[in-house]
Amino acid sequence: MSDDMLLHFSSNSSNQSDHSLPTKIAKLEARLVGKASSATASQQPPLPQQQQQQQQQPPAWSSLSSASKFPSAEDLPDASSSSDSDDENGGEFLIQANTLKRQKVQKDDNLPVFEHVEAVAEGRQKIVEAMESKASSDGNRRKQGRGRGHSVSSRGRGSRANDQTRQPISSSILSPSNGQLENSYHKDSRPKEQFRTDDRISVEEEMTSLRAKVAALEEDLRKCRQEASDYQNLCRQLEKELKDIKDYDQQMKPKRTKMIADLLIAVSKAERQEARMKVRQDSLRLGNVGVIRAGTVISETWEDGQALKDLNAHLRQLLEAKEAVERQRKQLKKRQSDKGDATDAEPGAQEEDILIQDEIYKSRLASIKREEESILRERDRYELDKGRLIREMKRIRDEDGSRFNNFQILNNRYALLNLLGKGGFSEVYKAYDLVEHRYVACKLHGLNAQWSEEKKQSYIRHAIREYNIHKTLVHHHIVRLWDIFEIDQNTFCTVLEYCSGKDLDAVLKATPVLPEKEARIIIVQIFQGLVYLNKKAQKIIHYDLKPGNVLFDELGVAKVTDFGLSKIVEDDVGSQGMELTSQGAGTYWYLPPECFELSKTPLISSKVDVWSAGVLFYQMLFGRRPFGHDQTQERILREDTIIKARKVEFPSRPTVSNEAKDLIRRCLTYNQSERPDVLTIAQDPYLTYSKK
Ligand SMILES: Nc1ncnc2c1ncn2[C@@H]1O[C@H](COP(=O)(O)OP(=O)(O)OP(=O)(O)O)[C@@H](O)[C@H]1O
Repeated sequence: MSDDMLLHFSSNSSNQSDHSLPTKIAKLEARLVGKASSATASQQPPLPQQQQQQQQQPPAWSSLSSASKFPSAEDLPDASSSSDSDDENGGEFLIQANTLKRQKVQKDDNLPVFEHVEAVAEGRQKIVEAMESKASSDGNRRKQGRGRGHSVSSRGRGSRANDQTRQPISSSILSPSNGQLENSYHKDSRPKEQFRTDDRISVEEEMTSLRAKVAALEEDLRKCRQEASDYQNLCRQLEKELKDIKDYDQQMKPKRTKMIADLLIAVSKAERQEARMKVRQDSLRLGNVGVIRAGTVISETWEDGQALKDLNAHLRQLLEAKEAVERQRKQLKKRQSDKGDATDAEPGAQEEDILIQDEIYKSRLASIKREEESILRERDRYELDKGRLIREMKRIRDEDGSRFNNFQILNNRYALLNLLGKGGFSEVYKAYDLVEHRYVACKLHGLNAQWSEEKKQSYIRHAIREYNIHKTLVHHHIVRLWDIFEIDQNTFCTVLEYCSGKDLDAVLKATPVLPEKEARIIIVQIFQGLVYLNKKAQKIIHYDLKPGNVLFDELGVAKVTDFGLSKIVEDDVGSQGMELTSQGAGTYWYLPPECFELSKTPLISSKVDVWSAGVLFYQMLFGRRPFGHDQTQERILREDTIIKARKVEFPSRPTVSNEAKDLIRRCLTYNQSERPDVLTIAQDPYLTYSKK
């Protein structure tokens, strides 16, 4: 590892000449194999074999990447042959210097040995003196450099400084171009020694620094390894902790689920108690269900509460007061006419008295009328409260009689809470999904045990069909269907999105007339749901749009539900629509005339839903249905009420915009072929909110 790092370091250290290195290498290699530039070659005498061998030795740069990273001082090439000057000439010079050195050696061979030694010693002495003073100033400079935070060993600056120091000397001694080389070499070989010393010092310094760096890096590496191992340990520890937590979580899951269920049950029990207490309190004020017996027949009857009795007593009092005032007024009028016949002394004064008295009676009558109106409004409110109380009483009674009222957890998942209501063949419970952690509505479909097996199977088929249609519907204005499962042989459950608001039926029972703005936004949402149903690959006719099938979530968003009667429009259906196979089903106030066609099997389309939506909108605006409002289902059928519903009439009050009336007229177009379908009517400007 440290070798690699050293390699990395040495290669970094020569970064300065990286860009010229390949060129240098190429040139050096060319020269080594005898392809030196002709100019240089022509100046060179042929090399003896020993020199050639020396030239074939690896060049200085190769030591940077060779296996031997720390050459010993003896191994180091001499200054002239190891020049690492950055420029190209330096590269050429490297070879030339070698060549020349060898020429000198050859020449020196001819001198007597002692002369040569003396000359060399003398020359050396001179150069050593010169170099000593230079080296000391260099050393100072280096120290200063170090003091400034520069790395001496760095091949970047440190080596460049060395090169700069070295180059003038070596080139002045060695350069063949100045013609002094031979002389200086002969005269004095001391500079060469000095160079060696100087280089050795520099290289040693560099090596010391490198060793220090290597040591520091190795220390860093050791620390990193230590840290890595610490992290690995920590990781293992955290993994173990995570596993423990997961195991614990798994262990605790049933306990936690039970705890949530217990809390929900406790809240629901409190809600049940509260609901019953409220019913008892309201009963005192609003009335109660009594039992009357007629022979063996026991039937229930409504007994009005104190509030209505008080209101009625108040009304009676007002009536009596009104009658009394009117009597007095009659007498006054009689006196007035009697006085008119008599000849009195002050007729003007008496006449004024009578007029004032009459004004007093009139004012009293007006105030009695106002009070009467207020009491009548209170009586209407009473009727609404009474209706709500009766529904709540029924709900409580259904809840008490339900076999699912003891907070079961169905399918290991749905904690049943309180009963929301009961339909024809189903009970709907508010429930909590212990897996998804959200409230849901569980619709429990009970098959009547008395039914034949065939009827049961037909009911189940019907429910599965409804489920298959409903489960594919994902839209903001359609109640989601989440799940279906069997509870026992005679019961199964569908799980629906829970809508905590009232349904539209309850809303209209509490406030039969809605302001047009509110009614409009509700019908717009219903149409958005219908448009979705008609843009699917397989269009769907809801067929049972009525106030009870429009629910509101906690934010007041309207959602269409109950796809029990819905029809999938087959691809091959003609423009007139598909055959209605379930004639007689549905709620007659909301169905169009074609559904009552008896002479032939009716063809139906999304226009059925357009009609129903028109009836709904009318009812929200005017507080009553447009056709057969006061009639029972049976009477509507018997009297052909809807078949005769050719034209819609609007009451004079409340005031409703012409745009709203036009939309209703379009929806309630008698002739099916002229009535717009869902996608067409949805383009009506009244149903869009975008600014034009
Ligand atoms: N998803 C739901 N969220 C909240 N309440 C619901 C949900 N579905 C139904 N309910 C309520 O449960 C009650 C019974 O619903 P259900 O659909 O069974 O009754 P219905 O429509 O009156 O009967 P039927 O289906 O026989 O026509 C209603 O008061 C309804 O508002």
